Amino acid sequence: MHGIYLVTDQTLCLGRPLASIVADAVRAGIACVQLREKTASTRKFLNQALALKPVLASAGIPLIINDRVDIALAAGADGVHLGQSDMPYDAARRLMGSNAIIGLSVETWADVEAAQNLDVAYLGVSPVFATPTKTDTRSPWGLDGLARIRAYSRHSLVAIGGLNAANAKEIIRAGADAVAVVSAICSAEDPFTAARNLVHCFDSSTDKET
Ligand SMILES: Cc1ncc(COP(=O)(O)OP(=O)(O)O)c(N)n1
Ligand SMILES: Cc1ncsc1CCOP(=O)(O)O
Ligand SMILES: [Mg+2]
Repeated sequence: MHGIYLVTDQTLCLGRPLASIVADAVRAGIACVQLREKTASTRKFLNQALALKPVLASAGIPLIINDRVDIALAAGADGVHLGQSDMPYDAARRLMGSNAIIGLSVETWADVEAAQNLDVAYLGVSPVFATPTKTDTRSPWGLDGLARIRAYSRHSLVAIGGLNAANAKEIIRAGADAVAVVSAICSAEDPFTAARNLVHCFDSSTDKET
């Protein structure tokens, strides 16, 4: 996983349709979309996934479903993002198959160590900074925690929590392979420009390293 990773939240889209925010972000060059619907009904969640799938597939961008393996399978999504209280990795892998993208949140050092034996596509370093978007979290990792995970883990790292164009560069410098955002795009006055700024930040930071 590499680039800007949009995690959606319909409730933070300021009344705008989720599909238009995702379309803007895709046009701006983001790398991945996670459909995260914590309050929607199963049917609404599935319909959102089915609506996004062809748009993302034609842009070559993977669709990841948060929490729900059943929705991921029903929608033909590319993968699922699992937290430490969600379906265990092994069960999700059996259901989703060997080609599915499975991401896993790490909230503690024990989670990071346990993930070393799992064939996950990436670790969601969660949260890097405290954020009002998700308050039921463990202590933030901070930049030092992110750097410590980078030094130890064999996995690709997706940083999440309180990230935006102002701090994306230091996040990448600390070792993130991808920068995941909710409010920085979903709640932006102009989601296209916000996403494009994040993509530019990411591209210019990674250019400097090569
Ligand atoms: C990329 C990414 N990283 C972490 C999370 C958080 O997942 P989880 O801990 O399961 O919390 P919820 O998102 O389900 O509230 C994530 N969604 N995406
Ligand atoms: C889903 C999630 N997981 C850890 S923090 C978070 C929310 C991040 O939201 P924001 O980018 O608005 O801080
Ligand atoms: Mg979860």
